[in-house]
Amino acid sequence: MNKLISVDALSWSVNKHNILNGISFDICQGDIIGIIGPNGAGKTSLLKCLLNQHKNWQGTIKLKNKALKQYKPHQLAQIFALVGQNPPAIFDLKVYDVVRMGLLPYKALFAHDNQADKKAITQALEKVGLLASQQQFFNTLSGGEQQRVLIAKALVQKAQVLILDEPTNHLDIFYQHQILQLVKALNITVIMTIHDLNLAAQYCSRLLLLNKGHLVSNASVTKVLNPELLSQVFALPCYRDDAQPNGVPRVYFYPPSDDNHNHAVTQRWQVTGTTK
Ligand SMILES: Nc1ncnc2c1ncn2[C@@H]1O[C@H](COP(=O)(O)OP(=O)(O)OP(=O)(O)O)[C@@H](O)[C@H]1O
Repeated sequence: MNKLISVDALSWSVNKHNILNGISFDICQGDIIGIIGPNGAGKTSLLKCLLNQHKNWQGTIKLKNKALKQYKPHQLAQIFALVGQNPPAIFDLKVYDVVRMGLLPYKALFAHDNQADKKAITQALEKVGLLASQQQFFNTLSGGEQQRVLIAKALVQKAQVLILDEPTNHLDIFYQHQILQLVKALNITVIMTIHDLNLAAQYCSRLLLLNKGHLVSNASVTKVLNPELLSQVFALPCYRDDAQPNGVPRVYFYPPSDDNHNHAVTQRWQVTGTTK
């Protein structure tokens, strides 16, 4: 498979506080990468470095064999599409107009749409099942529908890499699967942060496990969902069931006895400064 992104010894710190520490990994075209780990592990910070939104990171990030820092913002916008944690508050735009914003890396804001543009918008709306809602105001849609509109915008953007920060945030189980099925069916490279390890296992081709700013594991779902490793990282007893009908392992976490729990909470507090 073609190597699309190559990250070598990536570090990022704020006020001498190391947030990402010497992270290295490669992403190939077509990978669906799940970035997992506890709160504060550095998942979103890693995405922001990949998008070059943090400027002062150290190390090397190469995109298609060219240093990330050599890309101009509009060039990055033609490669990456970001669907953030919470859909933006867009009050006065209709669904069609939000999807149309995907054309902006290619044309001026008030330029007229040609037939090809209109077709691209219509096809993207069709793909996410929202063609009938194109004249509805974006802010009147449900959370799941808003996520689907933003994915349609990414399709119009002809993004080669779709970056999703907690795409299943606030969604019920039906929409969680619907969004991830949709993302998988796009057949493009996907990098997402995700807290639900079992959803990640179902939809990702590879997982990156972060803890305290370190890349603890970068491997297949079966290898990364190692109960001993997960117990250490999440400070909770973890069990794994491999006898699932879909063949994907499932992990479970259980509350420990009070003493262990207090110890684990203290450990997380000491390391991250938070128990969130
Ligand atoms: N701009 C910033 N300035 C200072 N500290 C920051 C900044 N961005 C992130 N951090 C800190 O870096 C650490 C990692 O944050 P990040 O948001 O990357 O974690 P995360 O793994 O995405 O967490 P969560 O699961 O809670 O979303 C946290 O301690 C956070 O407070």
